[in-house]
Amino acid sequence: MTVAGGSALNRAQEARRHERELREQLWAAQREARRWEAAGEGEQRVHTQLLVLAQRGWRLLVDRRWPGTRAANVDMLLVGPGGVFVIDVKNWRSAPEAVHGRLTAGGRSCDGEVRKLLAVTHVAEGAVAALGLSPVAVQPLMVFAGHSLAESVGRVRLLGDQEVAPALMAWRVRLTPSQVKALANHLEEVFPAYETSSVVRSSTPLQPQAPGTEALFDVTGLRDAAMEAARNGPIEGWMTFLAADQVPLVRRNWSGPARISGPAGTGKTVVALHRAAHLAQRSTGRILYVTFANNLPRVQSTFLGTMAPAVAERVEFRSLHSWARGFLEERGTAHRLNGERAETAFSHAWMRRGRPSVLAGIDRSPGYWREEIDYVIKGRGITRFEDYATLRRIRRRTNLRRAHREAVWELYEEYERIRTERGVHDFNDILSLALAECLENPGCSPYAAVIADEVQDLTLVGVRLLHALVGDTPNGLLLVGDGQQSVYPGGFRLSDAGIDVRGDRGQVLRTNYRNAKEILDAALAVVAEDAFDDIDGTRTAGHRDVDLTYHDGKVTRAVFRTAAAQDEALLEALRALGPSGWPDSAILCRSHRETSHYRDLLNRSGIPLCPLDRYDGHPVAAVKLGTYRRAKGLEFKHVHLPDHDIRTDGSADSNAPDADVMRERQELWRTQLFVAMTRARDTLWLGSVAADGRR
Ligand SMILES: Nc1ncnc2c1ncn2[C@@H]1O[C@H](COP(=O)(O)OP(=O)(O)OP(=O)(O)O)[C@@H](O)[C@H]1O
Repeated sequence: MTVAGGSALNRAQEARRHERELREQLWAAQREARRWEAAGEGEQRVHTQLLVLAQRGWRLLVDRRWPGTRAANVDMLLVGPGGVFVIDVKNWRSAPEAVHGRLTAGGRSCDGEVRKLLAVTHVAEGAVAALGLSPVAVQPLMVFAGHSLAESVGRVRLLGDQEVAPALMAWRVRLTPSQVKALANHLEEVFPAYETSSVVRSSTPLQPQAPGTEALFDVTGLRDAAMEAARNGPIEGWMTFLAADQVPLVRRNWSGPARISGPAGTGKTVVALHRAAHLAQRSTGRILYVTFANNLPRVQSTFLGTMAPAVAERVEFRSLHSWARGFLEERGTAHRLNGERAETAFSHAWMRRGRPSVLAGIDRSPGYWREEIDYVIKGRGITRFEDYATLRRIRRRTNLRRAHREAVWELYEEYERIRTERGVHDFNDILSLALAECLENPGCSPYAAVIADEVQDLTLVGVRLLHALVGDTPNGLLLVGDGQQSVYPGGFRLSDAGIDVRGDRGQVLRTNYRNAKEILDAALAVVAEDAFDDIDGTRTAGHRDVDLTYHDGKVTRAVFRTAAAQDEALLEALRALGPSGWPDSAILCRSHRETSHYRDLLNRSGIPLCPLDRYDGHPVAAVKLGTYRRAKGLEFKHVHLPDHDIRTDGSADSNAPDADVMRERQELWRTQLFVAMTRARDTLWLGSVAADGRR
């Protein structure tokens, strides 16, 4: 049955539904319009603040299109002395807050907003990387119109509209005016103008504001900030710009552990530091940066703090042993490290088992055998004679037959027995305990990534420990180093640690950015005949081809009749440099005894000195003084190596060891000299004293 008027009713219902839909669309459109109007107003206000900077050499690009997307935009890109800033302007009614490293407003999580800004920052980093700018110089900023705050969420800086300009003015100076211009021009092309911008698009100043308007900039704050910026002064170029071979390594995605090698001075540490900052920027986890030496972490931490302050606190710089001790203590694993008592335990073991054995026929002094236990047996985590009996002893020149190996093993077991009886651990034990702890509780590492610098100085157990912390996760483990600079005996291969860095994950740097040609030639001549086994298993000739970046340099060689004459000439050379040259100068010695001598000499002469043990990377108005080993990883404009040819290899010893031990010591001796010589950028002073005039 058909009801009269039924079709009219249907039509009316249809019309009502349509009306409801239209009304909803209208409300949505009105909401959207209000949101855009409000956003526009906020942007205008922040823009006005930032225009003050435009008159001081900053370039402001407003409302740009994000390449590769159709609708997304970048509110502002700002390029200035402080670097490149990717700015997202927010006009929120609720006050933004940074709570436990997350952005919230009115109790609502705003993680999505942070993620979007980080994504566009990543695009900007890629764009400026083409010009050699390190990612550390690209900073995401979220600016809140109508709110006052100065906080951080991870790498994103959160600032109120009144805080933003003073903060930018106070930012550490990184770029020169011409660099600012070049980068801004480039970004203008990469991020094209966005068609429907609601704010002023050019960097032409707006009409002056009447006094008292909310957009008026706090001039006193600006002046103070400008003075602060001037006090900070420019920092070294390499902290911001990277060479063409360095940028891709800093930003690369590796699917597992990776290794960067290359001869001395090729920028391995520079890349590693920038990569640490880059990884910290991209994750919320901690980054562990490890070396063998105790003094280097302090210096490197200062460098990172200068170049990437926003993430510096998430990069932990530690020497491997101090980190391992802290780790064991944190885990409640007891250890009783006592180097001196362990040394005494070894002396007793040597007297009982070593000296009366066949080992004395090769080398009568216990040092060589202590190294055998430290580096070859315990350093490689060997606990069974069968493994030691057939082991290829990398960088050990003596050919130990079975009887010798049995004697070494007896010595090792005696040492372990006495050490355990006395209840003490040595340095190797600390690493083994930490490794065992790590393997027992896998997956509890607090680190997003681990970087080991000067990895050739670590033992196999040390490298296994670092690997255990992050496993084979993408971008997890980075090993940086150069086998030619191994200043400790023994060695290992990465494959022994189960670490595979084949193909793309093994990268080599080849351009030396540090040494003048004369200096590098002189240093390479020392090790020219010493082919070496690198940790990736490749055998490499001592004289390597290295590309040089040109700069002037000088090598001075001087032979003196007496030690006193050498001392006088050294002081003369330092006086010639004058106080302005001292902060960039170093005296390096082979032994602590020699170091003490030069400390007294400088103290008597009134020339200020800073022991390398106390150097922390901040400029200091003094000549640096330390051993060759302490100078690892560092550099100085002027390096002085008195007595550089004094033999400490036992050749002058009446109990001279056999020829193979001698050969090994001499190689190590040359490597150490090579490392010391390659610390010099511009001048290298090589002193020596005729044999009959020595102290
Ligand atoms: N991008 C760069 N721009 C300018 N200088 C650079 C750059 N990269 C490296 N350098 C210079 O070269 C020096 C050597 O770099 P770095 O210390 O990283 O080399 P390395 O390979 O780790 O050296 P080594 O193995 O001898 O310790 C730096 O201290 C710096 O002076």
